[in-house]
Amino acid sequence: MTTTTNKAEATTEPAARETVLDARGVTMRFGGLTAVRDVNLTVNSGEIVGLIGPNGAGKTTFFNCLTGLYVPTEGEVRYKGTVLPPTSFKVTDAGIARTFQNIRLFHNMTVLENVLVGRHTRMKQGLWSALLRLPGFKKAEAEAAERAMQLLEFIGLQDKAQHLAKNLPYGEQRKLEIARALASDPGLILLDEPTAGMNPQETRAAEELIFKIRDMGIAVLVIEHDMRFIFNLCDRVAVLVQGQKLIEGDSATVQGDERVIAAYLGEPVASETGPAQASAPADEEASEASEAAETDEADGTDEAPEADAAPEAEEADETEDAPAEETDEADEADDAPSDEAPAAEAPAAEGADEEPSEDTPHDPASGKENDA
Ligand SMILES: Nc1ncnc2c1ncn2[C@@H]1O[C@H](COP(=O)(O)OP(=O)(O)OP(=O)(O)O)[C@@H](O)[C@H]1O
Repeated sequence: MTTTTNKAEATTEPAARETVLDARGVTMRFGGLTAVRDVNLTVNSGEIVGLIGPNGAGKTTFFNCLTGLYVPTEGEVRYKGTVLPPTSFKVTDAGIARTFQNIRLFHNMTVLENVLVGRHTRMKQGLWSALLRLPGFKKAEAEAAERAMQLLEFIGLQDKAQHLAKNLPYGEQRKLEIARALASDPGLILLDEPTAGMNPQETRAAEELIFKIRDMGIAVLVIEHDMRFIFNLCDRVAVLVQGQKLIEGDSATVQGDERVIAAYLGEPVASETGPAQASAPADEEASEASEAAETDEADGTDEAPEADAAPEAEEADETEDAPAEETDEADEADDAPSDEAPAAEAPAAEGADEEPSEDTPHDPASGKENDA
């Protein structure tokens, strides 16, 4: 194994920890379907917390509730003690950034520009300052560029700052998404399947990167189907099954839980020193889920139910499905997932020249939307 940092080497000691994220009783219903049911979850500073579960368990929906893309039907989400506003750009402003299950970059913008988009929320210059290019704006712009370059160095893409995002290999696009999320100076970052589609080496590098992010003082909540990755990375793991939290605990506790094995794992997961990874479910349902995951990664149809569920909400969706860490209006307008749910994509794709290829958090059928 190449990991040089691990859970035990966390630089933030428990004594100094504060509750960064506190989700209480979060429930999300789409019409008659309850995708998330009464989920409680906390993330403390200095922690990496994993969220796992079969396909359709409600993980992404829960993320969307945390980041203001969905307004939970019930429950409350607090960031550092304050109830989060129900809009994604305000959530980003508050200190939560995220990446998406399917990469959502501005393909025809450079790598540097993509990171600068993420920096937007921290630039407080007014319209006139920008239009007239006043000294304050120029200074802020220079600082943003400097910070963006620092982040590109952090993820190892500094030499590709001027490359178009679409020309990056897949693994680097995922890293770029993380850099863009970090550009908003979050206190908590939510990573939705950060290693999806990565080869083992890239996955190992992603693990290293996440440890480094944690060591920078940023709490991490991560969804992933790669169980070896999760159990090696996370201080705590919560398991969602059919929208409900089945169990939460350290890796050993979760791996050994009979219910988790039955519902999801199939067999105990070998640690990274062990021989196997157990994302292969044993029971039929879990097996189907696993196959679906692979298919979804390949064809990007995993969010189709969302799209189907709320066709009337697509227009609003175009304006709201900007990645939480991006928050700029341009992103919201241009956000046109290319590899996602077809019904949702079609309207967004119209005239979308900068086209983040991402899953689109669609409007719930409930109509309780935000961020429009
Ligand atoms: N906008 C929506 N409208 C209706 N149903 C939805 C919507 N979004 C999600 N769902 C449904 O909610 C359930 C949970 O979906 P979700 O995408 O959150 O699961 P997940 O655990 O993230 O799955 P995966 O691992 O495949 O990404 C699924 O049954 C899905 O079809």
